[in-house]
Amino acid sequence: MPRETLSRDFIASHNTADSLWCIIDHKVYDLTDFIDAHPGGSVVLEQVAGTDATETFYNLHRQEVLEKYSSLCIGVVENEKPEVLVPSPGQLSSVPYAEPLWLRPQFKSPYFNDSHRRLQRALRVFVDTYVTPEAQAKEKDGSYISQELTDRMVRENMLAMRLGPGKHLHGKILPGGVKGEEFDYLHDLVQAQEFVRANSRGFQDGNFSGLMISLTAVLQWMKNEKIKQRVAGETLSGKKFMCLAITEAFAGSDVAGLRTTATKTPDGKHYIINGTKKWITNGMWCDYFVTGCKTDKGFSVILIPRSKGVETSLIKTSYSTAAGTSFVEFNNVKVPVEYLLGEEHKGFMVIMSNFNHERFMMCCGVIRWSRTVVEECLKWCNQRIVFGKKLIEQPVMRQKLAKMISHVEANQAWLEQIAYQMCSMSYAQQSKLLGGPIGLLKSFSTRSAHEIADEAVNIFGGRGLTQSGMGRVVEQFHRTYKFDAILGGTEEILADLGVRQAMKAFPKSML
Ligand code: HEM
Repeated sequence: MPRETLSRDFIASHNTADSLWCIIDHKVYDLTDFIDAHPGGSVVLEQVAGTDATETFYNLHRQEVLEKYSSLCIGVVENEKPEVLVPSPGQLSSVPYAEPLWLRPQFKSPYFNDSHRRLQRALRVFVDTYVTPEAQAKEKDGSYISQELTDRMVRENMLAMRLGPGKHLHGKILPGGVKGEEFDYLHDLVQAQEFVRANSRGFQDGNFSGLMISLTAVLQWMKNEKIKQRVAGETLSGKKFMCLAITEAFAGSDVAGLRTTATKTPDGKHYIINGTKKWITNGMWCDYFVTGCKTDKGFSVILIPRSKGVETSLIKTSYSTAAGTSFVEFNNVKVPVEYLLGEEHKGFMVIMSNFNHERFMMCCGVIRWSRTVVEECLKWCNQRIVFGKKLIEQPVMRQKLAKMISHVEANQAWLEQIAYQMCSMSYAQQSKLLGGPIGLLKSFSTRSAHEIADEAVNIFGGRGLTQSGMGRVVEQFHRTYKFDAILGGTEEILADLGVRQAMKAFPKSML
């Protein structure tokens, strides 16, 4: 905290390398001992010694730099007050379009009630306080989510919450005092979008995305109640970890082309699993693999515990290894037949029933990420000075921003509408009526992400290609938005699904 009140004249006299002060946002910084450590070099600091460097500083640095180096601040300018807003944990952003409409105080929403708002407020504080600092660090060093954060989320019933609405939440109290029974798909949208604000795409998937898309299948399809309860207990308490293992080097979206085999032993008591899986998120540390296998008359889904013959190795992708993306090999792995999910040879139903929620979550995520990028661009255009004026004063920049804002607002509106419909439908109705619209929204929102990432890098220039500093969020988005375009079904497959599903209900109608 600033200690002294200093006059501008007195500050101006500290204008040499031996005593180098400057003013940033009405606060005084003593940079004398920092000159040699400054990543931007000593020359630039000497050029601003004794002056007000506010404009120059914000042209090149994020606000967080000042927070990190707050110990350099020695006082405030006499009779002046800092103006820059520094958000505290849990706060909403006051930058236009930085929050969805329903969170802006001036607007109303037909969808969100007090319970959704309580959940949002509690999660914002939780994510800002506990998730973001760890996420940022792990995204950088590529290490996996800590047991400490896992345990913290378990205590708040957050792992269970992230599976979406259902019986598994009954009797549980969720953040904001929300009862598990009242948790619906609008709550689900809220939680997905709040977690994404940690701005760490690899860690985001490392944070139990494997469990989110696989335990649901176990809860819905595992016939053996004893195994189901045990596995659910172990995984929801953060003691064991689970992932979904469908994709192979041989087949991605073409589930019918899978080559991993499950052959029954002659006594009919076990399956012997052989094959490989590729791009398995969280696979590196998982104890259970919900695995798509070829059985003699079709396709089946089997829960495979990590045991003899299961090997995982790390795949380096364009986002952080914090996601634990893995290549999995099953080499004569013996699994009791009780670990089958659903009916033998009818595994498509098991997989398909999971897809809608997974895709819905991905829409929530990529739309929220896109909004953050819009916020970054708005802030940058408002503070960056080139050719003697702010970027925002250039009409070409405003055109770009208008396009980006429109994509985000349109997608969020469609997303909320779909979430609202999901709230009043059974899972079967959702699959029948919303599988297509969710596919179209996912496909369109990643096309929007493509446009937004492209424009954002053009706005940030070289900084949009730099992993630290002003453009680091934009750089990461541009490098990683494709994960949402590929995972859970590619844009083309999902766009096609959307139209094919519409044609199924086509009336005998002519032009
Ligand atoms: C409290 C004062 C300051 C601190 C703590 C500070 C810290 C930093 C840090 C951490 C970076 C690395 C880039 C980043 O991660 O954002 C940086 C870069 C830089 N800084 Fe500073 N800085 C300060 C003041 C200034 C001032 C007053 C100027 C200009 C006169 C300046 C000019 C630069 C330049 C040119 C770079 C390289 C920027 C780039 O590559 O885009 N710094 N500074």
